[in-house]
Amino acid sequence: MPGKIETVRVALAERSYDIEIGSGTLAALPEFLRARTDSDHAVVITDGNVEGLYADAASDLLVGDGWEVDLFAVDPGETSKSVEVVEELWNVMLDEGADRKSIVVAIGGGVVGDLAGFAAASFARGLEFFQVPTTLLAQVDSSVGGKVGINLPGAKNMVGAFWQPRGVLCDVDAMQSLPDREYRAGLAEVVKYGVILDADFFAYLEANIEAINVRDAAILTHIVQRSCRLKADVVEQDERELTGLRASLNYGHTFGHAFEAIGEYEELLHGEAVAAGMRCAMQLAVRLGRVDEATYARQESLLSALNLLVDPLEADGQDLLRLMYRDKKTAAGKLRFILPSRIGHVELVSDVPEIDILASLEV
Ligand SMILES: NC(=O)c1ccc[n+]([C@@H]2O[C@H](COP(=O)([O-])OP(=O)(O)OC[C@H]3O[C@@H](n4cnc5c(N)ncnc54)[C@H](O)[C@@H]3O)[C@@H](O)[C@H]2O)c1
Ligand SMILES: O=C(O)C(=O)C[C@@H](O)[C@H](O)[C@H](O)COP(=O)(O)O
Ligand SMILES: [Zn+2]
Repeated sequence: MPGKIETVRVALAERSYDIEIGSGTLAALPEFLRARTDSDHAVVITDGNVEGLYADAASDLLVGDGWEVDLFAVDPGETSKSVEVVEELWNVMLDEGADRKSIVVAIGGGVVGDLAGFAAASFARGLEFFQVPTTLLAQVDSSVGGKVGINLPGAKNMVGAFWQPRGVLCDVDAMQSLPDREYRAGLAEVVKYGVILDADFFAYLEANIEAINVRDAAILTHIVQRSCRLKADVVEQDERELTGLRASLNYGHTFGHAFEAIGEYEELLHGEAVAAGMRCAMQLAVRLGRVDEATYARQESLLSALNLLVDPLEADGQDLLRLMYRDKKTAAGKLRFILPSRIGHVELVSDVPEIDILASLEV
């Protein structure tokens, strides 16, 4: 039986939607969709790991509810966020007769969500899209806010769109089957919210390490709910990252995306790269005199308690810098960094000397 369901509303005028979060919610997928669309054709996109764990059963539920369902599983992992795989999806959707009345349902982690969302945004100029995130990272971050897209070999998330889902259904029970490394990678984005927006949430994480490490369902429901609320508040005010507010969600990502790209998307998971990137960004803030050593130490200590003290990838500094210049926050050819001034508060900073950026790779 589902436990308490938390609902987070993302208020974006005609693009508004609910995120429903709880234990056992997946069983209610047909009702969740029915309440939000008139469609009866679902293109379910998943990956080879999630297919047998959750997507097959979810598709059976939909078929039982009278839906026509076409299910496609891509290879698991970041390398599926590519032009080749999205082209494959477009062709499969065409062959299966998807049209503007069809919906796309992403069941999986952030890779599936970003990829399926981009297929939904672009096929026939846009299909209704739903997210059923099954990783912690996807439940707290990637399924919310409408950034969808794919990578280019030299630049992360470089081709994409803003395409909001019509609804997001999070079942925290899915965390139980997640490999340890993937679970911890998701926690990196959770720590990010504490650092950038909410000192109380940061303290809550510090106080609940044990329960987090054993994946307690009630704690997870709260963590997912609070993370989604914090992200939704930002997205509601700056949906398309125009004012600089949404850029705060990119804390640690200028370094992190460079680590991912230099490792050809195979060395570090996104969340691991973000953890390493947050360490570098905090270090940079210390070097620039924007934050004190104690704050650096506090972030290090929480990351350590969550087994997330990830080191930056060993690579030539100039190569990393070149990759950082492809960051989407770059303005007028200049890098911009999200840097903390205290726990719970960050600023968008330009004119950072390259020498300090390079020195910050030593954490
Ligand atoms: N759009 C956004 O706003 C946004 C935000 C953050 C991250 N992202 C993107 O998200 C991606 C990372 O997402 P991710 O960390 O979820 O990775 P992922 O999608 O690769 O999933 C991680 C692994 O876990 C497996 N898996 C998924 N759910 C499972 C479950 N319940 N049990 C067992 N195995 C399961 C997957 O098959 C995969 O092997 C990156 O591409 C990143 O750029 C996007
Ligand atoms: O939603 C956002 O905005 C974020 O920045 C969230 C990030 O965690 C996420 O990794 C996002 O995909 C990065 O966006 P990008 O624009 O830097 O590619
Ligand atoms: Zn991220």
